[in-house]
Amino acid sequence: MKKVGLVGWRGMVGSVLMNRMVEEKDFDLIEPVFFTTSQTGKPAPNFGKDAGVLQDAKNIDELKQMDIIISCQGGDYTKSVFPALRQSGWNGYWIDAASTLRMDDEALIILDPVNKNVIQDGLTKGVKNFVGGNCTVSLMMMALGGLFDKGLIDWMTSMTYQAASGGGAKHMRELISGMGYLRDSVAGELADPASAILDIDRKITTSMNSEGFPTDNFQVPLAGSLIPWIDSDLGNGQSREEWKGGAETNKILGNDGIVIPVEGLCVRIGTMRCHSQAFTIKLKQDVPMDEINDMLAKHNDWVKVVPNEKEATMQQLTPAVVTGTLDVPVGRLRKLAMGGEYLSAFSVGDQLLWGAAEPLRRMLRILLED
Ligand SMILES: NC(=O)C1=CN([C@@H]2O[C@H](COP(=O)(O)OP(=O)(O)OC[C@H]3O[C@@H](n4cnc5c(N)ncnc54)[C@H](OP(=O)(O)O)[C@@H]3O)[C@@H](O)[C@H]2O)C=CC1
Ligand SMILES: N[C@@H](CC(=O)OP(=O)(O)O)C(=O)O
Repeated sequence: MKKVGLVGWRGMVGSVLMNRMVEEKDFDLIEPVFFTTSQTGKPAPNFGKDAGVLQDAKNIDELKQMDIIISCQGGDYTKSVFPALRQSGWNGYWIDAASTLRMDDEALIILDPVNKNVIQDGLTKGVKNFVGGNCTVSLMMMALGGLFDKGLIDWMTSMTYQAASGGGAKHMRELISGMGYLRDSVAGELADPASAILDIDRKITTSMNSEGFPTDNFQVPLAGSLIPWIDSDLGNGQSREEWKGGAETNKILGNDGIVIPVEGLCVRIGTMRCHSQAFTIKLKQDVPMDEINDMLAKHNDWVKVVPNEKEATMQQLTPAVVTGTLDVPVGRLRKLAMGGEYLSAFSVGDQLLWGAAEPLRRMLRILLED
């Protein structure tokens, strides 16, 4: 049985990964070794298998014993440990949720329902480093895989509506605290049906911009507002999150450089853990809608084509219904007024599942089956 080191297992992404590994009985197939940066020597968690005590995640000699390491610990950890581990001569498989190594020539971005061929080719060539993609990119490709697969996309834009979870657990707490703060500031008026809505609105705006409103993590209010910038400023008008759209999509497909331009605007909104995206897609040719629906629906087991009708859209294409599931619904599909080659689409997906944990778990299974 392969020795699999698990780093970051108790964080938010790591916990989602552990849940999925239990659901899919992955622990039956491995000898798990749990690592920590803060609790060395304490009892390891038991996910149906005794794993002794927690090991020091900074100890290269301990890490070197592993056949495979999965890290959900974050980019700083990868930066500090991964180079030293490889320099020590370790030749095992490294599977990582952090973005640090994504564009590295010696790493592949993993999303096997979309790029199993690139992964298999990489394994044959001896690639050992496998990194999960950015959440919006992975969810976009799960939704539109059928069009990528058929080589139909000339270029596309993705306008995102990204959940608080993308920032981490503290950001999710801050969103809820902000919601509560706003509600509490007008509790009296809400209880009185005769109160004037513009008075409520004025009080809400004052509360949102007051000193007491929680903004430690997002820096500015999110509840009742939105933030049209995610990740760092690249200095050319583009955010790093937006840059990932083009760079990662093409790398996932195994393209050399930006063969398919993917552009857009990334926006943080007040949802918990589902990212949504509105797409404008320029097709290479005018393909009939029924063929497009068919290609999308048949691409993978998780994408669900939602009819472009009001009731179906409201029932099936929202974070409220998708959260906590592996489903990736795609809807609002129609040709735009610009012409038959211009397609609109809208998709929703859980950014902690397909956006983070699930591609790592599936990569582990590919390695175990190899
Ligand atoms: N959040 C997201 O949407 C995505 C995140 N990622 C990547 O995954 C990395 C980890 O993200 P995320 O899971 O959100 O990070 P978390 O902050 O939830 O967890 C990271 C680590 O913090 C330590 N920790 C300290 N206190 C606690 C506590 N009270 N509960 C749980 N863990 C605690 C744990 O390490 P220890 O046990 O060693 O103390 C844990 O492994 C990110 O840095 C990013 O690189 C990738 C895709 C999406
Ligand atoms: N940046 C994403 C979350 C994330 O962790 O992305 P990446 O894995 O590319 O750093 C968001 O804020 O929604």
